[in-house]
Amino acid sequence: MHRLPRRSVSAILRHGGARYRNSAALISCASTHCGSVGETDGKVRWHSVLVPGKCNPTNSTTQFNLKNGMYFGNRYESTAAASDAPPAETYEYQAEVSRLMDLIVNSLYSNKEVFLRELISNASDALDKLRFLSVTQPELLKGGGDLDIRIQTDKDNGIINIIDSGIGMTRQELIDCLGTIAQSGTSKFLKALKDSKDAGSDTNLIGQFGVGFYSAFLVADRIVVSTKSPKSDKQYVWQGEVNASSYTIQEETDPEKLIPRGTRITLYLKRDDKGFAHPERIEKLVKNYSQFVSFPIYTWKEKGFTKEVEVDEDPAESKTDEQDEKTEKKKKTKTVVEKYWDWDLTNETQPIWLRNPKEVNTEDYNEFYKKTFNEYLDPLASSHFTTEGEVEFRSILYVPAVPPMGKDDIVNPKTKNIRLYVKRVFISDDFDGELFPRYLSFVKGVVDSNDLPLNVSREILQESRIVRIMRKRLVRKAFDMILGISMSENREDYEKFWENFGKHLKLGCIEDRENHKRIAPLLRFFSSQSEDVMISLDEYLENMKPEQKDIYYVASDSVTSASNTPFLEKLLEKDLEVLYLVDPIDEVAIQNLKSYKEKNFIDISKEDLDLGDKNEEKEKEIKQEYGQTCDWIKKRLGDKVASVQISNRLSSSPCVLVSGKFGWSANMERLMKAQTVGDTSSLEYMRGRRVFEINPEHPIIKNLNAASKTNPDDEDAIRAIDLLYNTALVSSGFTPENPAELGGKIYEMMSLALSGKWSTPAAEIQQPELQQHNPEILDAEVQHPGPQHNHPETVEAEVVEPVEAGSQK
Ligand SMILES: Nc1ncnc2c1ncn2[C@@H]1O[C@H](COP(=O)(O)OP(=O)(O)OP(=O)(O)O)[C@@H](O)[C@H]1O
Repeated sequence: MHRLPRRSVSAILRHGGARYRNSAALISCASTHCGSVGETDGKVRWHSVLVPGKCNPTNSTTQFNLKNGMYFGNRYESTAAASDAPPAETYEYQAEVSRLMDLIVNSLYSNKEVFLRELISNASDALDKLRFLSVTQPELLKGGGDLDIRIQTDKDNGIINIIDSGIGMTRQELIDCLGTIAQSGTSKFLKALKDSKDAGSDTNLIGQFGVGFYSAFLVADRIVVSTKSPKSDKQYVWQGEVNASSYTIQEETDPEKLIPRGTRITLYLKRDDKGFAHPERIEKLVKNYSQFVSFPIYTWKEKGFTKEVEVDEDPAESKTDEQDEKTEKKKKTKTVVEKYWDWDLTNETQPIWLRNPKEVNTEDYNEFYKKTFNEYLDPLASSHFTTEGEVEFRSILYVPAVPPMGKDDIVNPKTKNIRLYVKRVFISDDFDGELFPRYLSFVKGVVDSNDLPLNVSREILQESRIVRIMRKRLVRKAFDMILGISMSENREDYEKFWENFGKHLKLGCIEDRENHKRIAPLLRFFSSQSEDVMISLDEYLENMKPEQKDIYYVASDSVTSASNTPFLEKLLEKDLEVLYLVDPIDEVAIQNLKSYKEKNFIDISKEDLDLGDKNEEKEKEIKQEYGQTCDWIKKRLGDKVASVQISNRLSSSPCVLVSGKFGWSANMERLMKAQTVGDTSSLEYMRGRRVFEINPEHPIIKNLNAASKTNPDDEDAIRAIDLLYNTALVSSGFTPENPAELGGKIYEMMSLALSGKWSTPAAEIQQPELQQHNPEILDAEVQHPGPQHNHPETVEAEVVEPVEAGSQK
């Protein structure tokens, strides 16, 4: 039996509004074939069933129902058959679309039900667009009825109608939107799909890359889209079939099928998927997937109400008049359930951000996040707040659990992560840093303002004082939310956050001076006392020595190289903690911060390091002893170094090359070199001065000191200075200017040492005392006391012999 749904007249008037005003056919249908109009529960209802054989789906009665999106039973009949209707035109899909449909149907079938979410989301977007345009063109809303989404099903025939009263599509838009896909979207989708090994995440890709509509082919073997845009006088019908390479478009000319505005999508379900056309299933899916769509979603549903009906009295049980009077009421009626079909509001239409935060639980927030932003993981944190006073707005912000897939560019402010509403009207999600600085562009959320004009344009956004205030508050709230994660008992949460978005915050140190105080406590670094777990600056401060004035750091390319740098030696000896800046952006970020809680950041690889242990008397003494040697070395090294000085930061290395106070560190120089293309001459200028620091306690330096006094022109001593300089370059993190020359010098020294070794019994050159200092260096001073200090061989042996000594063991 072909069953025409009965509907409530009040519902028609209430929900249908202008859309149903010309509903004469319905009334005629209902009154002629389908029953009568009755009054129950104070409501007027159609309450009888379709008369079999009379309500023919092809007669005018059902055409009315088509018009209202209530067509059941038969396949959509093209109006091309009508004599004066323009014929359907056939179009080929863009090659990518065919490929994509093939992929969707054949690979993304693990969770078919997402098709409904995608179509509802498109309907909601179409309504959003209409509502937005109607702010400046109110005539667009005329005669089109309420802004809502309606879903009807015919379970017997496996048909689903999704009807919206949104912006609709013109003929050209049908071709552009449902026959092609933006290149970038497709290629990104295909790439992501290829990369995605995890079958579970496949379905989520559908929504992320704008292929939503085609997901309907997961369940339908035929789709008909009938649509009317206010931009066009005509209504068009798009028809496509699964696995076909073409689709058709024709003009709708049958007056019975015309709609005032919007889109009706009819899915003819595949044989195995007809179960989706059960109203209960649709209701469940809407509740599950589209709970937070901000337009009402009605589903067409069978309902029931109870009523008392009279029952015929059994004459055998006749009673006395007195008895009759007492029990009259009970005997004459009974309760029956009257069934009828009606639209049922299936989703929660009050936007979640307008609700009282006390009444919304974490699950609701997470669900809203996942549905709104097409995410499949819960967010790391959320914040729901209202600001009052100068500017009023409501907002829910989220910190995602993962960075966006396939987006490596951390500084791209165009993320569509913030959805701006004005008085509940969706305005835009296309911002360029107006609401959030680009370093916080990973934060997602909705913002609903009552103070902005509905027709707010980009120019207004950029210049508005209200927006500036909103931005300030949003940024502050975002930081509170991140701080909340950092204070969570579960340290892993923040570690996850830091791994994903730490770079963004460091960028904030560079770009947002105003918020340094908020960003700094959120930073994390490895340190000389915590090489496996990152620490905060507050943890560093807690660990500072009482006499320590500054926060020490060294920049390098890895924890291993940082922990082996000679700059650390004295600090480790003194048990002073040093932060390791191992991310390329770290050093610039810290330099921008300058200080934290009144403690300055000090780069331990730069000149004038003050460890708070100055002994002027001793320094004077050492300067006197080594002053001449410093001058001698400077003379040899010439412009390569700005000066040669006595070091206070070394204990086991003989020397180190430190950067000038205002110049680049070795790490920065390396990074800048890597980024410079072509002429590098400006780098020479930018890198600033370097200071060669010597360790007066070290045997090599002691020997050189002796050489400088007795035989400053000695060739081998001079060669030793060159070699020291080059090895200091390497150990201090710089790149030697001529690596081949350095290699040559080392080989030369090795061969000299080896020849020395064969002439000296190995046992004699073992010097345990020196090995304590630096097991790799043997002090020739002890082996060859007295004048041999000055002998070039002494110097050579000091540098090279350790190799041999080690191998002798
Ligand atoms: N109900 C509708 N009303 C008006 N236009 C629609 C409707 N459904 C789809 N469209 C148009 O078709 C386009 C393609 O839709 P599709 O779902 O494939 O991708 P999308 O909506 O752009 O991306 P995403 O699914 O990721 O949101 C939409 O952008 C929209 O312009």
